[in-house]
Amino acid sequence: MDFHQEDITTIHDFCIDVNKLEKKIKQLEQKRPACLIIPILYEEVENHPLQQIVEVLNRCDCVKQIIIPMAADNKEQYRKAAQFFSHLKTDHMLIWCNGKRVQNIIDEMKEIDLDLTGFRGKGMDAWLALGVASLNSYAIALHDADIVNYTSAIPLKLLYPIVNRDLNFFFNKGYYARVNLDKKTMHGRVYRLFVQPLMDTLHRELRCDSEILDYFRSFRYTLSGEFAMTSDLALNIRIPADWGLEVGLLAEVYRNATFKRVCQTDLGFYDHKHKKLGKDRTEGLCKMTGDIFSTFLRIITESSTTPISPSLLHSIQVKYKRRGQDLIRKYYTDALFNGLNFNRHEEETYVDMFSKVITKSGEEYLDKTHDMLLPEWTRVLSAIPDLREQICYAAREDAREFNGNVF
Ligand SMILES: O=C(O)[C@H](O)COP(=O)(O)O
Repeated sequence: MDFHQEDITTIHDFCIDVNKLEKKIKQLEQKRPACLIIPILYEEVENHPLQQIVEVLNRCDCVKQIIIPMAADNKEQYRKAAQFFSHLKTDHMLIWCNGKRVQNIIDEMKEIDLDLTGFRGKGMDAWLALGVASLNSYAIALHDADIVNYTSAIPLKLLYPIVNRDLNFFFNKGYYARVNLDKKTMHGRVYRLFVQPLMDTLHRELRCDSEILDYFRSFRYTLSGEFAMTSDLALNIRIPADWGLEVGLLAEVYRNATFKRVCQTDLGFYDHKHKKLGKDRTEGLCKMTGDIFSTFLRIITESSTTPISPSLLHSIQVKYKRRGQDLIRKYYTDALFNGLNFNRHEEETYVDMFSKVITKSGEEYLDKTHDMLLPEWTRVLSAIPDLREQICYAAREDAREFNGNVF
């Protein structure tokens, strides 16, 4: 525990009273309504974490609406998910993002040169939901569906600094210790073993050439998928559609909001479902690290004068590896002191693998800088002013046709 402050404001949990947060958010519901987005994959329906999330949200009256953008393969899956969410008491909307109705809308956008047909996955689903959420809310929070130790403190702590007029932040990002106290394990493998050593390396490599790296380094958990922002900000940012979502989103916030209006909040301990490492750039955590690396390269290209070259990539790879190994020694010390299980060899294996991903993903970037960024909603709305209403209509019609419901 400390009270250290970074370039952005850090809200520590010394003795936060979540009941007080809930009361205040409720009080401001008319003037500053809040919405919660939970992107899900069909597979997550009926898994224990999502069941617990629904139970907790049924006991917490903190948001006016919950939007669940979902990827499902067929109408049986859609129906099962809709039935599952019928237990959710708060007003909610399930958006079948890869269903026929929503896909038809996306296909039609192509005709006016807004081609989003190549975008799939969490980034795209979150983008759709952010647009819909902005219709009726002042503040929007988003979190994952696989959180195993979920409590109402998560949405409340995310929304409070945005909704409360005395604080008035535009963007709030959660941070936590990814430590499972029951199992005595330390997770957050991509953050600890890839993002942190990579940011340290880039910072040294580019020296003062990129201010944005100082900003990135002031976030205590760059990769947390838990954040909240104003609707206005949500409409004005471009987010990546791949695993670069969290990093790319921070870069967009940097461009659109001053440091004074950006904060991070302590969410305590956090655990979720863990992905496998994967055997190469195309799978598991390796795919995640590759996407994150190319997002960082794009951000450097946009914000510094340093050209991305094979020699720079080589130097980043070598220095990253050394920095990763140094950090493992620090994590080991922390783990030993706290009596956590810690497999030092396995951690070294991750760093070896991630350093290979740097080479592969760097080559891909030099070969073809593909733009995985979704457009700003404001731009899209200037071309199709009722796009958000069209998506709501599609969601309602899916509910009516496949589940006999009207949202
Ligand atoms: O935040 C991370 O580092 C990645 O999401 C992987 O997390 P995990 O090691 O906790 O599974």
